[in-house]
Amino acid sequence: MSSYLVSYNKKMRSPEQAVAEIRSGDWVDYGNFACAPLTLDAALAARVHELEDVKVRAMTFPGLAAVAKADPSATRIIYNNWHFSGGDRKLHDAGNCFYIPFLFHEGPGHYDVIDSDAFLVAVAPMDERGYFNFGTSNSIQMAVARKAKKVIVEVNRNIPQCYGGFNEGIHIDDVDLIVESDHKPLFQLPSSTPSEIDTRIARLIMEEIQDGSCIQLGIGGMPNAVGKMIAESDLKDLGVHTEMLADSFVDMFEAGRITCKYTRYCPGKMAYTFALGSQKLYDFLDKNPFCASYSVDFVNKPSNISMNENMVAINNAVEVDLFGQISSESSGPRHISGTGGQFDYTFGAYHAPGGKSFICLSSTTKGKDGELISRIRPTFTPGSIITVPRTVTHWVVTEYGKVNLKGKSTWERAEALISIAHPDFRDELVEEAQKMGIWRAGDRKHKIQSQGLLLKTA
Ligand SMILES: CC(=O)SCCNC(=O)CCNC(=O)[C@H](O)C(C)(C)COP(=O)(O)OP(=O)(O)OC[C@H]1O[C@@H](n2cnc3c(N)ncnc32)[C@H](O)[C@@H]1OP(=O)(O)O
Ligand SMILES: CCCC(=O)O
Repeated sequence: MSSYLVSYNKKMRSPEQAVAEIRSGDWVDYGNFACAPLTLDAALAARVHELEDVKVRAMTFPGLAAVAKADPSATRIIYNNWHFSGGDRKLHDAGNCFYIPFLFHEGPGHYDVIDSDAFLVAVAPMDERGYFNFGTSNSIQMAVARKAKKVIVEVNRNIPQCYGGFNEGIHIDDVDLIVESDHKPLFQLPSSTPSEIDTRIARLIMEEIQDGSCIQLGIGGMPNAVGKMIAESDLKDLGVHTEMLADSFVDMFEAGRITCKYTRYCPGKMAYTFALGSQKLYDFLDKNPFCASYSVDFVNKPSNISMNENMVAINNAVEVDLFGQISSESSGPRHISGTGGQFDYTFGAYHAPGGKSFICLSSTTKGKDGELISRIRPTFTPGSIITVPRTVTHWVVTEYGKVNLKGKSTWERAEALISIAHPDFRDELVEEAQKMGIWRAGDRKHKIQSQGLLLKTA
């Protein structure tokens, strides 16, 4: 028996024995995204009545965290989160999930200054050299593991072995306790069919992508639509430098669009920090030397992103105001998701030679009573969080067109953004812009036409 197996057997515990190490007052970190520690979470939740003031930090938990469900009033276990999943959003709506603001690329560095008593994480089975692979979630995990006083892994043989890059796994010498999970299949994102609006937006972005461009796609239906369209195009030699690897990257690869031949920074590899999608994606990643996962301080660092020529970043937003500020993570004070890597890629891509960053959104959404609401707003609802400041915004795209805000004055921005608003809201937006002093002064009455730019003297 190898010395690693001897050590494995010594460190092996039941889930209940492992979480008995958690004490009242502890800060407990959870593995990120699909590698959240579901077995240990359930075991910790079962201890809710004997613990006090335990603080958990998770990131995009797949489903509803058992510790939060077990303590709906958040009095004994306080559940915090770096980036909300749909389940985290529900918990936040119910009052027992708290968001932690951060720029994703700064996440690992935050552990230089914050405490962690325990790190609970789902990992792939140990390999013959004693390494547990972090699978689909490289992210901030190595920084947490280095800081935590105890590292407890739960082994799940459905987690793919994802090659690095670096910081893609942890050695048994750095692990305190090991638990065998019940080996559930990894969480899968429901597949979405692009809407007609997604497709119109995707077409506008396709005009800006060229052979050899390096692609980042954000989370949500719209970036996925662009990925699908790229797969069906005749673009060649695309590169990949992205925070999240999603199913559409597999489609693009299988269609022969991706070679990473011209990627400057991680040549010949699809570089990413976490993956979330369907089993097709997880199978694609397993022991695939064409893919390299890196910790997020590397992949999302804006100066690294900007090393790639013709970098194209495509991300989704909730609302944009007439100043060009982007709100992508809340609606008023209702927290929806997080800043994640949106700022990192919007800033980094613009600074790449030939780089472009696109913030996409449908021009309208529907309110509770089914009424149409413009997503291009004069100002945000009080409490809405700004994810990208106006100084950093580059291109904004709706189904009515795309506008580049760089170098534009306040009135030019208002004109440009109103030109891509839904036609039913344009007059109202002009009136608001006038009141706000970001419309051209004078006695002429400006009218926005429904197609193209823009101003017509009445
Ligand atoms: C991994 C990477 O993405 S890389 C870097 C990018 N990171 C980011 O862009 C982070 C910020 N962006 C995001 O989180 C997402 O892109 C979003 C939230 C903007 C859009 O994501 P989608 O999955 O397409 O959003 P979806 O339409 O499902 O809406 C999510 C929630 O927001 C709510 N929402 C969306 N738009 C609005 C709006 N204009 N007003 C009010 N609520 C809204 C929806 O109602 C939904 O809430 P629910 O689940 O309670 O019904
Ligand atoms: C925390 C990362 C998720 C995102 O950027 O959207």
